Amino acid sequence: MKKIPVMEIFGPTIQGEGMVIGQKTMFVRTGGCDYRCSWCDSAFTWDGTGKSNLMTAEDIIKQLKEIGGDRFSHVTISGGNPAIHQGIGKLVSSLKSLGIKTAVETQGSLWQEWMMEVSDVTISPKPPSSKMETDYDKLDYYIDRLKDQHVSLKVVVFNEGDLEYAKHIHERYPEIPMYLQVGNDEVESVENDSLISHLLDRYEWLIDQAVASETLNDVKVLPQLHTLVWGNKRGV
Ligand SMILES: C[S@@+](CC[C@H](N)C(=O)[O-])C[C@H]1O[C@@H](n2cnc3c(N)ncnc32)[C@H](O)[C@@H]1O
Ligand SMILES: Nc1nc2[nH]cc(C(=O)O)c2c(=O)[nH]1
Ligand code: SF4
Ligand SMILES: [Mg+2]
Repeated sequence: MKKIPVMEIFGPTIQGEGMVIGQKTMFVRTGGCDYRCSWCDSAFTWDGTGKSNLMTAEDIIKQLKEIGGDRFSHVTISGGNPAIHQGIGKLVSSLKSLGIKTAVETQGSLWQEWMMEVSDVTISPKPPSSKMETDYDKLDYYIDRLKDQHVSLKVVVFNEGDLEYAKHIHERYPEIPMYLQVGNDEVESVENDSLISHLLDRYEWLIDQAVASETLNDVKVLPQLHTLVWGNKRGV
């Protein structure tokens, strides 16, 4: 059986972002990413500072049950980029056969057939502030394969350049539900009060931008809810 490098398994908690925000869920965070976003809030998954365990789908399900007991019916797979790992297909199909729904968070740069079996797919292409380049051939393919599934686009916005990018993405894929997410530019902060007040200011700025735009009419504007509740704490 193909093994998957797992950085952390935690929950139940709530999905703090995007299309199923508020959903009670477990998290499986895989190691490794083909990107290096300048502001990545999970850089420990790829910069060598974190430690992973190689696990089979069976091992992961066992640990999900050890931690979450019978208190979950939804599992979110994030990373890093989970789409690096072929072995996640077995995890998704095994969870499905147990009646447990899955979600995945990916930037849409690498395709895996198992994406088709995931209940909620969030694709988060990266704006200019990340310093990453979007491969539109790859992204077009993703959207084309997933357009009839429960899929969404989520662009993190830090500045005006990112907002222009978000508009461009929304215009290119008008049928796909579009989310704008507040960028956290203080991922190292442990001062929760000042962090939260800063992120709420950034949220207000992002709302103002969407409200003023004629392109961004059918969008949802969200903060990272988990950061407003727990700050930059890991494993929540
Ligand atoms: C850590 S990434 C892992 C999944 C995948 N690599 C991706 O980027 O979509 C999970 C989500 O967090 C978002 N994210 C990462 N760093 C962030 C930050 N500093 N502020 C806001 N969102 C961030 C990403 O855009 C993505 O939507
Ligand atoms: N509660 C909570 N919601 C999240 N949504 C996306 C997350 C991620 O890091 O991928 C995340 C996370 O780490 N925690
Ligand atoms: S793609 Fe996701 S995990 Fe990879 S560096 Fe960017 S935000 Fe971090
Ligand atoms: Mg996160």
